[in-house]
Amino acid sequence: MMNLKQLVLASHNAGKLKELQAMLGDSVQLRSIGEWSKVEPEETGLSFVENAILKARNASRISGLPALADDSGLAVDFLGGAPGIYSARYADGKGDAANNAKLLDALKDVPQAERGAQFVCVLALVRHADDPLPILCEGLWHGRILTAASGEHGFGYDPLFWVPEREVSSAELSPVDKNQISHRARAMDLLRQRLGLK
Ligand SMILES: O=c1nc[nH]c2c1ncn2[C@H]1C[C@H](O)[C@@H](COP(=O)(O)OP(=O)(O)OP(=O)(O)O)O1
Ligand SMILES: [Mg+2]
Repeated sequence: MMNLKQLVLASHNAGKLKELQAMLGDSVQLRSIGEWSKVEPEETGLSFVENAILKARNASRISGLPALADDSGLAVDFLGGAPGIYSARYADGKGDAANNAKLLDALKDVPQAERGAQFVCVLALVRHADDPLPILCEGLWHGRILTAASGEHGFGYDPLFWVPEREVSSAELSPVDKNQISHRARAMDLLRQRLGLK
């Protein structure tokens, strides 16, 4: 088994780091790849899995350590699964607020019943840069796209994501609550099982 006390998170997203570290607890310290490099690899894959592996390999190559990557996004039913793997780039790299505005606009006048969506998270763990057998775990979270932003917690599309089981937006959930039920929480649950951490 690899030394998990030194695990690099192949992400430049501070929201992911916070959530994943909280889920892992004190036994594993996640260090952001940002400590080594500010350059983000181009996400050229056609799937969450490919992009997660690509990011994990890149971070492991740069750091020389085992690396965990999270590739995630929002798949909206009415948009045929878009923005999906392109969620972070939906508004051409202008950031979360622009992404959310573009999504609201794309769903303008779309009725409640047709606003279904799911958050997707794929976690990839490589022991070294050329690892031939990355560990892959996925999680989905079903909800609906709101007609206006609500809530201050979380990041990304959280203010637009209605969580039916709690009747709030995911940005209205406390971090502790989001980390128990989110797509990322489900994927991390599987990863912890695979690693024998639970
Ligand atoms: O829990 C979430 N709550 C709200 N929004 C979320 C969540 N999880 C993913 N998302 C959105 C953010 C971003 O628009 C895209 C991920 O894109 P993705 O490329 O995986 O991450 P990123 O570029 O932000 O950081 P990095 O690639 O360095 O890990 O999906
Ligand atoms: Mg990205």
